[in-house]
Amino acid sequence: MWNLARSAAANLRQTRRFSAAIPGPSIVHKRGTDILHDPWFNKDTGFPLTERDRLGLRGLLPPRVISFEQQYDRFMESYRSLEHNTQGEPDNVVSLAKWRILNRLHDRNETLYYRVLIDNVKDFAPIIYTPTVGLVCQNYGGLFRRPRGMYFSAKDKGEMMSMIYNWPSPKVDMIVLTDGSRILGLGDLGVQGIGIPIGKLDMYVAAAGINPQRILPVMLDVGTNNKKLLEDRLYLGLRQPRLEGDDYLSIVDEFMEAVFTRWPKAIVQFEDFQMKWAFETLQRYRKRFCMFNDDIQGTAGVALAGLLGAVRAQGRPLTDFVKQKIVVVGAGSAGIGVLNMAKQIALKILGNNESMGANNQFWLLDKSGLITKARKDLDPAAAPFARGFGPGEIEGLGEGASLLEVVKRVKPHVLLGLSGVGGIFDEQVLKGMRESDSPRPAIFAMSNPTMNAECTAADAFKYAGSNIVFASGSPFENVDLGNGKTGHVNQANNMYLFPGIGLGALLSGAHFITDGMLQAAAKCLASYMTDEEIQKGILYPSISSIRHITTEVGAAVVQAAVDEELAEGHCDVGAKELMHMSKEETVEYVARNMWYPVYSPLVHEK
Ligand SMILES: NC(=O)C1=CN([C@@H]2O[C@H](COP(=O)(O)OP(=O)(O)OC[C@H]3O[C@@H](n4cnc5c(N)ncnc54)[C@H](O)[C@@H]3O)[C@@H](O)[C@H]2O)C=CC1
Ligand SMILES: CC(=O)C(=O)O
Ligand SMILES: [Mg+2]
Repeated sequence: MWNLARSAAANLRQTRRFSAAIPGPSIVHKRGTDILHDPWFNKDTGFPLTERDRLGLRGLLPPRVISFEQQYDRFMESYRSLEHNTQGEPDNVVSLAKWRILNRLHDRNETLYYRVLIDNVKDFAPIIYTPTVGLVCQNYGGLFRRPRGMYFSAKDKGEMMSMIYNWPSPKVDMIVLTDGSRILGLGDLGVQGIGIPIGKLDMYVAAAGINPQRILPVMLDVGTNNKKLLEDRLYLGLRQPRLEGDDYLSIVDEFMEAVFTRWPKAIVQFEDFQMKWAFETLQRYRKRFCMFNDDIQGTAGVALAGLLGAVRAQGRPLTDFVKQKIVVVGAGSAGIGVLNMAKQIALKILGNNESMGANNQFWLLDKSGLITKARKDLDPAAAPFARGFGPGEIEGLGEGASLLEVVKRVKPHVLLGLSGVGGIFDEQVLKGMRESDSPRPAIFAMSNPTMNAECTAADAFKYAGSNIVFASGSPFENVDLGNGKTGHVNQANNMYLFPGIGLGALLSGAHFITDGMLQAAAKCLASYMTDEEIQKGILYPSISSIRHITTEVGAAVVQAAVDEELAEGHCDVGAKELMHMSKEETVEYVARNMWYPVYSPLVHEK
C-alpha cells in the first residue's frame, strides 16, 4: 500500500523559493504601439530607454521608467484600495469588481498579471477561479469586452482544420476544452462557459508554470438547452438546441483531429461536460490522444487524498480505508469518478480480490435517492455501485431511500457531496452525522461554486460537531469553535491535481494519460501532509504552496510514465535521460521547466 511518509522535498516546501532564472531575450516582430497592445510583450512604463529607442516606443510612453517591482506595488495598491472602497457592498458586486481589475491587467500586461497571481494565489484564486468564475460565466454576455481563446461552433463543421491555424501562437502545450453543458453546479451556460477554460489555464500558469504563450482555452459551441440564454438578447453563442448523438460527436472528433494535427504533443483537458459526454469522450479519446477529463479523473485523485487523510485523522492505518463507510451524494461524472478510483484503491488493499467486496463500503445517491439494483434505467456508470448485493446490506434501506435515511441507517465515516445542490446537507443530515461510526466523521461538501456547496463550513461544525474533518470545493473561512479552537476548512478542489497531471504528462512526453499516472498524482498529494497536520484536521496543503505541490505531482506523473515505459521525453531531454533520473532529479527537471514571469529583453526582428 502507499507509504505516506512525508517526502524530503515536502519538508522543504516552506523554505524553497522559486527563483527565476535570468531570462534570455525574446524575439519580437512588432514595433511601436503594436507592442504596447500585445499583452505578452507589453511592459507598460517598464520599457527601459534602450528598448524604447530600438522598438520605436520613444514618445509613446510617459518619460519615467518604472521598475517591475514598482508596477507590482502600484497594482496591489489599487487592488487594496478597491477592496477598501467596496467594503459593505454585496459580495457579488465586490467579487466582480475584483475580477474586472485583474482581467484588465491580464488584457494589458501578462507578465505583471501572472506575477501578481502567483504571489497572491491564495487571495486571487477565488477571483479567477471558483467561486467568482461561476459568476463571470453567468454574466459573460454583459462582461464580454475582448475574446480570449478560441471558439469552435457547430457552424464551423468542415472548417476546423484550417481554423486551428488562426491561433497566433506556433506552439501550444495545454488546451482546456468545454462545451459549456455543466458549468460548475450552474448547469448549461452554453458559450458563456468559456470562463472555465480561461480560469483553469490561469491556474496552469500559476501552479504549473505552463508558459502562457502556449495555452489555449477553447469553447466548443454546439448550442445550448438553456431557454433563458436562448432568449437573452446579449447571448453570444449559437441560438439553437444542443447537438446530440453522432452530430455532436462528429464536431468533437473534428476538433480533436485538428488540434493534434497542428500540435501533436499538446494535452487536452476536458472540463465541465455533462455526464454522458464526459464519460463517452473519455472512453473515445483516452487511448488515441493525450487527454484527460478533469471532473472525472482530477477530482477523483483529490477526493481520494482527502479520504485517506480522513482515515489517518482517526489514527488508523491506511489499510482501514476498506472499512470506511462512504456515502457519495451525486452520481454524476465527479461522484462516479471518485468511486471508480476509490474502488481501485480498495481492490489494491484487498489484494485485487473482487470477491472480498470492494464495493460494499459505498452508498451512492442521486436526485432520486439511494441507487440500488432495483433502479429502473440504471446508468451503466453507476451500476457497479448500486446497492443490493452481497453481505453488508442494511435491511429496509431500499431503492430511492432519502439522504437522511441513508445517513441515519448507515452511520457513515464519510459524507461526500458532488451533487451541485446547495444546502442538501441540511441541519438534520448534519446532525445525523453525529451518530457516525467514526471518531472523526468526514464531511466533504465538494460542489461549486459556494452557493452550490452541500453545506457551509459553519453549519457543518455547528450541527455535526467540532470533531469532524471538513472540506469544500470552494473556499470557506476557518470556523471559530470557541475556547481558542479552530475548525479547519480544507479546499477539496481538483486544482491540487490537474496542473500537475498536465505538466507531468507534458514533460514525460507520454502519448496517453493512464490510470497509473493519475494514481501516482493522487498518491503524491495524499502523502503531502504530516501526521500533526492531519491530526489538526488539515487534509490538504495551503493554496499558497500550490507551485510546490504541482512540482511534486508533476514529477510523480513523469516517474509513473517512465515506469510504464510511456515516457518519450520532452524537448532536449530524451526517454533514456528520464529513465535514469532519481526522484530528486525528476523534481528538479520539472521545476526547471516551469515558466516564471519576469520581463525579458526584447529584440526586434523583421
Ligand atoms: N471540488 C471539485 O474539485 C469538483 C467539484 N465538482 C462539482 O460537483 C458537482 C457535480 O458535478 P458533476 O458530477 O460533473 O455533475 P453531474 O451533472 O454529472 O452530476 C450531478 C449528480 O447529482 C445528482 N443530484 C442532483 N440533485 C440531487 C439531489 N437533490 N440529491 C442527490 N443527488 C442529486 C444528479 O442526479 C447527478 O447524479 C458540481 O457542482 C461541480 O461543480 C465537480 C468536479 C470537481
Ligand atoms: C472544480 C471543478 O472542476 C468543478 O467544479 O467542475
Ligand atoms: Mg470542472
